[in-house]
Amino acid sequence: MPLKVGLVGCGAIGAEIAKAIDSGVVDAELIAVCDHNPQTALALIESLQHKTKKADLAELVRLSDVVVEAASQKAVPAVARAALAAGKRLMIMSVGALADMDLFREIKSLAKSHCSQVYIPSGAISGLDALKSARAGRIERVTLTTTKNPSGLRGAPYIMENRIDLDSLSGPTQIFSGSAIEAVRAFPANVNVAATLYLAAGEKEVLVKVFADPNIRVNRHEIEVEGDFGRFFTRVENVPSPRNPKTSYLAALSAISTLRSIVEPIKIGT
Ligand SMILES: NC(=O)C1=CN([C@@H]2O[C@H](COP(=O)(O)OP(=O)(O)OC[C@H]3O[C@@H](n4cnc5c(N)ncnc54)[C@H](O)[C@@H]3O)[C@@H](O)[C@H]2O)C=CC1
Ligand SMILES: O=C([O-])CC(=O)C(=O)O
Repeated sequence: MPLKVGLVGCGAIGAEIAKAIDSGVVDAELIAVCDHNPQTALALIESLQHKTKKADLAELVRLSDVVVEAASQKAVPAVARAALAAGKRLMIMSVGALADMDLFREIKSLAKSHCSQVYIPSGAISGLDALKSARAGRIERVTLTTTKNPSGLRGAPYIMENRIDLDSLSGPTQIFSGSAIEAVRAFPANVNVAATLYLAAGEKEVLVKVFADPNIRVNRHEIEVEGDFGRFFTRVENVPSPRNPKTSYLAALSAISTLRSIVEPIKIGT
């Protein structure tokens, strides 16, 4: 029996996951989809060879083995509670929601008490393998420096609240510096990866810097970690999703890869 996947959120990431299942890249069945916007869900279903159904959250959870959240930080509490209380496995893309430590602990406890599991893909960054290994020893410092084109940052709460004029920039400009928790609130659709780093490092504070650069065409994430193991530095220059410039294509690929790892008998890497 193939793994039954229910998809919440049919945007840039959701559509790539659906396409990967539809084309057999992931050996699973897309059992149902839902989206705030019914037209978005219907358009996705229409684009697939193997038709699936549009469902509400309750029905989607009932039909699924794994519920994939690819919607928004705001969607996470309801999706996580519904999926885990029903004993279903859960993948979370809007990881920034888990910077709310009360919610994180609730999700962890629900997963444990219902013998379920929560998957948090690497998303748009590299280096989580080494960070997880480093965590077995002492980690001294974690820094994330994210640079995006203004088109990928527009509309973020931090930009609006501070009335930052992105159009006036002529070169790379630091527009934010703060903790992971502050960063995911300030840029909920840009630096979910900060929360992923924070959790992978064992709730170790992450210094997050966000740059806007009108001349950059990639979403760049640079990570520096120092600890007992030594030091590592990674840089990913991500192709932005054509559908959503805030989101990197690699984030969708990481969700697809995580789904594959659930069904593959051999697991590679930490
Ligand atoms: N972990 C990571 O590395 C990354 C995480 N993300 C996050 O993943 C999520 C999905 O990203 P994208 O596909 O690029 O976003 P998107 O904006 O292209 O698509 C999201 C879709 O979810 C729908 N939606 C929003 N709230 C919903 C709800 N409560 N219930 C049902 N549907 C809902 C929207 O109508 C939209 O169609 C976002 O929260 C984004 O910030 C994005 C990139 C990287
Ligand atoms: O896709 C990216 O470059 C990262 C991103 O938006 C996020 O972590 O929210």
